[in-house]
This record gives sequence, structure tokens and C-alpha cells, in this order.
Amino acid sequence: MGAILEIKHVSKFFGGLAANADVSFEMAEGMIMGLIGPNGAGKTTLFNCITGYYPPSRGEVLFKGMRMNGLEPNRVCRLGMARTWQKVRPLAKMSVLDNVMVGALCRTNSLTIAREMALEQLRVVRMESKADFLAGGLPIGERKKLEVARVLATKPELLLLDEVMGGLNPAESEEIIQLILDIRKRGVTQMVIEHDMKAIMRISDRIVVLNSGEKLAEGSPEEIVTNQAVIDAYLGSEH
Ligand SMILES: Nc1ncnc2c1ncn2[C@@H]1O[C@H](COP(=O)(O)OP(=O)(O)OP(=O)(O)O)[C@@H](O)[C@H]1O
Repeated sequence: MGAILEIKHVSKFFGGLAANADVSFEMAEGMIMGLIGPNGAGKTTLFNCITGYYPPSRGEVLFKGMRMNGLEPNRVCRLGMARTWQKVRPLAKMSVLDNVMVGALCRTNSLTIAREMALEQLRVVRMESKADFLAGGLPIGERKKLEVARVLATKPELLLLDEVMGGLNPAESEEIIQLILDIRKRGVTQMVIEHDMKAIMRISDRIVVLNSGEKLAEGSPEEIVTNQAVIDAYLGSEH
């Protein structure tokens, strides 16, 4: 299988700060890539560069061989790439179903079809019984699942998940882990930012570690947990 995503020498500067510094790696189709590193390492910035939200200062991002630099989010979505946001902000005064329909409308102009697509994704995240609830009233665990349903409704080939387990209890995190593994079975490639090391080790095929904007290491979960530079910079000896 070929690379679905190629990140080539990507740097992103904010004034004098290199939030990403010469980061390169590739993702094969169908894999789950974990993206880890200390706070401020540049993980979310890299998501922003990949999804076209920020143009990289240097380097390029190729998705299915296409250059993504500076593309509008709507176009990125139609090409088959979707992301979640760390701080989930559903359209609070709209129903759960309508929130997911907003995602589906990136693929169709028909409200009837969008409704069907949205219901299908609500079933995937097991929230079909909440379809008519107001999104603003949901607890955090369900807001996170709603966010996943919304991006799935855009029918992505590549999904970027930014700390979807953040703030969840162990049972809710487990549900998200199963959901991510389910999504992989459907053939969707995923990049996952997560601070929960046990979770990231379980779900990732490969892991990239960022530190101070640079790629510190890349490898299988086993290679990453035994990498001395990663232990020193991030994991600490307890891992
Ligand atoms: N829009 C911006 N303007 C200026 N500096 C920024 C901006 N976005 C991020 N940064 C800085 O870039 C660095 C990397 O931030 P980023 O949010 O990408 O890290 P992160 O690895 O996602 O961190 P966390 O795990 O805390 O979410 C930080 O020093 C941050 O303050």
C-alpha cells in the first residue's frame, strides 16, 4: 500500500519560535499513527499544517500525492481529510443529529441524504438515541463522540484526532479506543494525538514523537517505549 500522507520537511514559525522544525514522515494507507510529545511540542500545529489550516512556513504536505499547502478547509474536507478539535465546540443550540448533518453536507446538498448519513454515523458512535437532544447539554464524553460522528459524516479517508480522550474517565476512554479500532476496520487511516500512553501504545501501528517542534523519534510502540531519548524527553522512567 502506498503513502496516503507525506510530510516533507515541514516547519512552522511563529515569530522566532519554531513550533514545527523540519518534520518529515509518511503514513501508509489504513494505519493508525500516534503523535505524542510534551505540552507545546508542536502536535496541534502539525495538525493545522496538515489540514491546510495553517500554511507551513517551509516544506510541504502531500495527501494522496496532492499538495495541501494553503487549501481551504472545505476543499480539504472534500478531498477526504477531516480533523477533530481539542476543544470540542458543538453547535450548542442545534440537535445532535443536525450537528452531524453539518458534516455530511460536505458530501451532499440533499438534506434527506445528509440525514441518513448522519444517522448512520450516530449509530457508529452509539448515540442514535440522542439524535434529538440539544448538543449543548451533552456531557463531555458524549460531546467527544459527537465530534467523531460529525467528522466521520464527512466520509474521510484520513482522520486526524486531537486528544479525543482528554478529560474522559477510563470507561469513556475505552469506548473511544474501541471506536478508533472500529474506524480502522472500515479502512480509514488515522493520526491520533493523545497524552494517555497506555491508550496510544495499544492503538498505534507506529508512533512519531515530537519535542520542541522537532521529530525526536519514529517507530513501532515497542521501539518508542524503549527509546532512551524519548524516555528522557517525555516518558520518564515509570513507563
Ligand atoms: N497561533 C500561534 N501563535 C503563536 N504561537 C503558537 C501558536 N500556536 C501554537 N503556538 C506555540 O507553538 C508551540 C507548539 O504548540 P502546539 O499547540 O502545537 O503544541 P502541542 O504539542 O499541541 O501541545 P499540547 O500537548 O499542550 O496541546 C507552543 O510553544 C505554542 O505556544
